[in-house]
Amino acid sequence: MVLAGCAQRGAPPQAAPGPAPGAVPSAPSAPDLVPLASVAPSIQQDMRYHGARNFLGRPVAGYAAPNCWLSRPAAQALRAAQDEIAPQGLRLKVFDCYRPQAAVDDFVRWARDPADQKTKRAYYPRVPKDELFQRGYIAERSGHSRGSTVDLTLVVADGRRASHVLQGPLADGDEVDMGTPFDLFDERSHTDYTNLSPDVRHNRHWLRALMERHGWRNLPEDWWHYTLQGEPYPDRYFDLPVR
Ligand SMILES: C[C@@H](N)C(=O)N[C@H](C)C(=O)O
Ligand SMILES: [Zn+2]
Repeated sequence: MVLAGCAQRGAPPQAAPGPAPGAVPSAPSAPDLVPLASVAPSIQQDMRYHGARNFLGRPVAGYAAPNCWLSRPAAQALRAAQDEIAPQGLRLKVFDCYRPQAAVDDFVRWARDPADQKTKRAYYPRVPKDELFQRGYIAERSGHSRGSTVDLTLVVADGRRASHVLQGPLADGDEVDMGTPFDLFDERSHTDYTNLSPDVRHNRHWLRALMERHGWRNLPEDWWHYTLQGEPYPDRYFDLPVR
């Protein structure tokens, strides 16, 4: 597993050998996660939990580097989506990928501290902090920790070409208008929320259709959150740091 030990960005994954027939059961093997940059270098990475531009307002535990790691099939499925949209003047941008359990535990500790409300206005203006988990905006057992879930949006590479498939302002280099920022924990971020402009609804549904064509399933509470169907580690929650 590439995240363990002396993993380097772009290093090939180290698949652990399977047990010999009749062998005594041993600890579960490490996951085969790969750096997205080695599979799909044109996908932008803005790894929010490595820095302070996130709902905790500080770096999150477990993110030692600002890198996206995913299971190999997830990285390849994302690459396929990127390859489809490149001729349309669009790029994917990921905000989070594999998330160690230590980071999830950091989210839980943060949510249990009512004194810390410094990011409320920007990230959860209408939801009490202690309800973010029960309302489905954050998970105590997150698909991200299984290595095949991503948070992402679309970025305009060429507004003229992008205008054939998307709607609203499409300035080169900008994120496509999805109606809310990433990680706004609010009803307005529900993918199918109806009280949004037709442009935003079109863009969200276009992103979802794109992702579904490449095997991803959206979380209805978060327009940006997608999990690969048929993910390779459906029952495992990993806790190796992001390097
Ligand atoms: C925290 C947010 N970006 C997210 O990923 N939420 C889902 C529900 C999760 O934590 O798995
Ligand atoms: Zn997510």
